Amino acid sequence: MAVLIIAGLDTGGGAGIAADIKTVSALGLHPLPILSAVTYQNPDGVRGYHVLPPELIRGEIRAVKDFFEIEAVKIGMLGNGEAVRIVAEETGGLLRVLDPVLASSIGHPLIDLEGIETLKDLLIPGSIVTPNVPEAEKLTGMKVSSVEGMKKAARILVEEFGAKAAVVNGGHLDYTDVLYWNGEFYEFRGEMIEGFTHGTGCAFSSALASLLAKGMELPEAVEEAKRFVETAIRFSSREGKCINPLAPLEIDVERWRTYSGLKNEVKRLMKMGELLNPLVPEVGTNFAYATPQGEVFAVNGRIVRYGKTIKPVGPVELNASDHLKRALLKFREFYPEVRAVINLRYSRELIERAEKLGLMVSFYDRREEPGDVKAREGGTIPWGIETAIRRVGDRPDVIYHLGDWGKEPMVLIFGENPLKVLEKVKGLLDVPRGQS
Ligand SMILES: Cc1ncc(CO)c(N)n1
Repeated sequence: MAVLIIAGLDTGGGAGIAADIKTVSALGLHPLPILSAVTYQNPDGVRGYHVLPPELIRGEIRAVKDFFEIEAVKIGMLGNGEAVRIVAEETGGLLRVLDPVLASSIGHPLIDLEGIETLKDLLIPGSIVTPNVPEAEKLTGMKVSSVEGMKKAARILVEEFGAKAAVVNGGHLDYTDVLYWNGEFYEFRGEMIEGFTHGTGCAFSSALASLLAKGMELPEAVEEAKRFVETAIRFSSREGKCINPLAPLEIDVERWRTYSGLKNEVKRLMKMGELLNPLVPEVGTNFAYATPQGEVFAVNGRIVRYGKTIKPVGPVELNASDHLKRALLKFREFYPEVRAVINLRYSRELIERAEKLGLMVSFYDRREEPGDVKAREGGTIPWGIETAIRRVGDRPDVIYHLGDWGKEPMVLIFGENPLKVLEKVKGLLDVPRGQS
């Protein structure tokens, strides 16, 4: 699956076509890079730029259009009206995500005035546009200083300018993104994430184009693209005086796979809400998934009972479960292939059923814990996991403990990934035939 990328070169490597190529690749698609302009810049500022000759840009696009099947296009910096015109002509009929790059993240212009007018006339119509707040202001001529203002601008971009949808990125305001699509508004809340943000607009729009290329629907694709960029910022690495918003590709891919893999299985878990409800302990359930490098994602605020069903309190995030993280990391010292775990309320029937299903079950008893363990290393949980593994001398599927003063009895179900854990949970929940 291929995504066409039309963008400028950022010599600093953080934004522009480099960020786009990394993003599309990280999401598992094939990037087709079309260079529109060369900028000479570093994170301190843009020193200048040169737009490539229009016929060269046209030639680049035609060369790949004649060979590849293109599922979506991401359009970034174009620089002038001529380039905008060519790109509008050559991308008509394709699924187009347009990042209307007007200036660098610290405000240096990256397009001339005729270019801006041509964007409005020829390229915004029919595109999914992803301006940030300053870009939305410049395009619409209105002041944007709140989520309400972002909504107004998004609506103008669709209803007056003819965009297919508009996502106004709120990084400059309160980290909420606003989508206007098919007559409806959607809000995507985010939070301040420490890190460098040069190039995040580029990464967002190419992530959005990639996810749409994969067939995801619009509101969900915006949500996922936002989380992708948040992950990229969170794991950004330092390069010289700045921090690169896109961490090295291999690491990012694993983090992204882990994050989105867990998110998918949490969603599927919710479908079993009524069956699971009685198995959620007082302290809540959590579901954790570690990257191969040992960073552990889980549901922030845990999964709790909600009426007859269950719900996650917050989103999937890094380090959102201290208990499961400690259990999982200790387990992986013995069996590194095991990367996922869920905790459920203990019941004798659950354990009996696990044994009947042929799962390997072990346990630990806090009362066996030597007095010096707590002070030594990580406390009861790692000690308990190690004790349970040594007890059976094999790889357990299930480890339980009966608790003691103030600690609720708990069952931990382990597996290589969240899907395998969920399959074990399903086996445990299965109502015998004829009874339902
Ligand atoms: C080439 C290029 N595209 C986009 C941006 C926006 O950050 C930038 N700084 N440079």
